[in-house]
Amino acid sequence: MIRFEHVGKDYAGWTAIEDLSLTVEKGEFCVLIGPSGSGKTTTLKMINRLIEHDRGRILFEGTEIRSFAPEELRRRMGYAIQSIGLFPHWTVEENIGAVPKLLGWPRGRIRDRVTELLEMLTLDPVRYRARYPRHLSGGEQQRVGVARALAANPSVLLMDEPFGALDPVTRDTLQAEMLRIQAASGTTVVLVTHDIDEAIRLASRIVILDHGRIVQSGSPRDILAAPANDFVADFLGRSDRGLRLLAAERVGDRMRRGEVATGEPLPVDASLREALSLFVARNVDRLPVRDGDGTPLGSIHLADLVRPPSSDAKP
Ligand SMILES: Nc1ncnc2c1ncn2[C@@H]1O[C@H](COP(=O)(O)OP(=O)(O)OP(=O)(O)O)[C@@H](O)[C@H]1O
Repeated sequence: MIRFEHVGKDYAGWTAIEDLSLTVEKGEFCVLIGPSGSGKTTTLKMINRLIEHDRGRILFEGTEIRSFAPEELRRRMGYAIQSIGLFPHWTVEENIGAVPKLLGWPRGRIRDRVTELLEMLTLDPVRYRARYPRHLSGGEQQRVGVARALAANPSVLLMDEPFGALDPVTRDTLQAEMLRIQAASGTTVVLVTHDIDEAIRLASRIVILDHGRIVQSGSPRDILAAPANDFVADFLGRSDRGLRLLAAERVGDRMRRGEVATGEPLPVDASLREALSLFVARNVDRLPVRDGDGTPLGSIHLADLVRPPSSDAKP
């Protein structure tokens, strides 16, 4: 879907990105993470030509991105940023409908899509569609920014700290919503964050950058289980690495299918970290597991958290 081949970028003779090669497959949720100044935003913005690369090639669906007009690339790639960038003199509806309008969608279809997106992002369409950005809280503006990026069903979504300014509860809700939207739509996402826990929760693949180079790339679990070097181990937080490994796995990966246990059940898609928290909070060593409809599926034992995953225990 997106392929970087030996890409380089200099700012005034200083190399910000050095020989970066990376392939983001269709449907992947790729999270770029690294210290401040490591080149995350530059890498992201090179994809939609907000920043032009100096060396190497970047391909979008097999075609060099320089063959596309920048406007065409930006219409096909949703883009959401922390500072939001909503048009201040346009209503919420006009902001969200900007790209569909450019694409010539009929007015009724745009209206329906705006309603659908506002509902998806838990903003009441009746209350919000005619408001101007200055009449929204920061978190509401961020949600409208995400809705705008999703509006025309882009095949690629580029996101630069889109949940950065949100309180933890709203951030948690939006992260869950993002995962749901991405799983349902198969959109390819490239997201920049500073937050390692956000990366572990969202990514199918984490790419760790340092000084404009990729230091490690892999699934959250693989990176946490085997950091490539001391820099990565420090970055993952040495003392929290075990807890983060638990956060990277689902209860469904470890549960004992069909076994009965008593108590308030745990959802099958909860993380093992959430399970650990419940074991401790309830002072128990086994918990029942249910699916999204509440149907009992089995149980999980405290000891299962340190058992290697078995191949036949998928939900
Ligand atoms: N327009 C520019 N002119 C000169 N230097 C730049 C420019 N844009 C970025 N840089 C430099 O390039 C490096 C990479 O910047 P970039 O914004 O990609 O990093 P980042 O990893 O996204 O950082 P942060 O996490 O702080 O947002 C930084 O050292 C930055 O100062």
